[in-house]
Amino acid sequence: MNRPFTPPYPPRPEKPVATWRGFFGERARTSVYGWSQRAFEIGYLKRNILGFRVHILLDPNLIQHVLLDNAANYAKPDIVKTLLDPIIGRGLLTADAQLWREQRRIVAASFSPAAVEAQRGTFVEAAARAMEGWSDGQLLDMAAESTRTTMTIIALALFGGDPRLISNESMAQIAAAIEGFSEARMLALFRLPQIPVTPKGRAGKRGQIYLRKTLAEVVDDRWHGRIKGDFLTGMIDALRKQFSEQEARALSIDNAATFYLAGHETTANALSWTLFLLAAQPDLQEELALEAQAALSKGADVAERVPRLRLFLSESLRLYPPVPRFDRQAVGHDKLGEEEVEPGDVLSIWPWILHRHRKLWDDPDAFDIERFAEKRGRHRFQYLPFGAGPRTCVGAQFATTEALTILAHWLGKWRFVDIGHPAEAAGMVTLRPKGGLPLKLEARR
Ligand code: HEM
Repeated sequence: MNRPFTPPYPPRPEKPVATWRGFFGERARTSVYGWSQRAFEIGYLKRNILGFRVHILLDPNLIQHVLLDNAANYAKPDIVKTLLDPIIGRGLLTADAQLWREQRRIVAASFSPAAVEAQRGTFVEAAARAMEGWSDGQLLDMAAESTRTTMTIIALALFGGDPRLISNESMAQIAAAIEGFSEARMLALFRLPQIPVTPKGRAGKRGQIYLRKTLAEVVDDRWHGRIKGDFLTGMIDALRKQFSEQEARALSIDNAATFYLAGHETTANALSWTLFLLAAQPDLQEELALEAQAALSKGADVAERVPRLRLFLSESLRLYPPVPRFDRQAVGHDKLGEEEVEPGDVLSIWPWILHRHRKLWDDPDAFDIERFAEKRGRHRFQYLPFGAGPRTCVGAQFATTEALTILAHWLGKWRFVDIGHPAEAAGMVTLRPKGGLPLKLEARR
């Protein structure tokens, strides 16, 4: 039998890594660096970070308690709101309690299975548009291709194909805004005003301002009836019925930004990591290309006809969860096993660690396409690429169908060849391949 492929991962020192090291080097720029081996073996860790008491939950039962059983006691943390406020304000991702419930109710129908079904044509169109520019033997940054494609899809599916949201300028500004997060996080941790000092931080701020301005224009065109009939106009109408005009306009821009960003960056990263893993395992790639070709010859619902590719995607989301961590903050007192939780404490959930935990998975760092073939023996809260509980990702099914459709179309026509570029994880909020993902393309005949 062939040895399983184990992609390289950040170094894991034997001893716990001191908290202060989180402020320097790679650990300050990429959230998945600086974890000791121990973190992948125990169920719970407590840290005190500049006065923030952080409970790191690595046991699925504790996670279930926070995300589901006592979810009402756990809100989105203030520090996350401070970080994200300049971009997505109080939209669905960052709102809590009643404001969250009302917004979730408004968007729910747009992400129902039937609504996702209705978007299949959009997924196919965007996948095909990308391939129009490719040529045999070309070296291409597939991370950028993935981003352009998912950006096109979100613009077509939710914003009537608005060209302002599919431009290279938007792509560059979003990349800058995301790059600026590590500095913004430091400022928030030290409780300093969000005034960036480094060139990266300043470029990030400019990116945020550009995005907000563009999305305000996109909203205003719909607000004044100049553009009709897309997801955003539906959302604006629903918000206007529920809130004052001023509040409704602010929430419209917040949600336009939320869905534009949450709706494409994560899926782009999922595609990138999956393409990296396909290029690294050429035999498996050939098998999945045959499956894709057979599915494509049978009709439109290609995502339902690629079961092996679906397993591959699940395993890819395990090894490289595009959202490697997410957090909550306790509203009231609670108990987690033996541990007391006080109001204001932060509860940190790490798909990155959980998905590679020694106690939960066999050979956790190795890629194994068969791992998800059987559900038996897995805790519902040990695999969380889309979160879980009431705040689970509203776009999970959209993203899965989208990713499978794109991958099947691309794989059916092209072979993705590894050129030896090391795929290192980067990113503070989402997990991207550092420096992009250059691969060689070969046309399949
Ligand atoms: C592979 C792609 C995706 C991944 C890995 C992902 C991951 C996640 C995760 C982990 C959460 C929960 C965060 C938490 O509990 O704090 C979340 C929430 C959310 N996601 Fe996604 N997401 C993806 C695609 C999408 C898409 C395509 C959309 C929209 C079109 C979307 C919109 C949202 C929104 C609005 C929320 C907040 C939901 C709420 O709080 O009610 N996501 N996502």
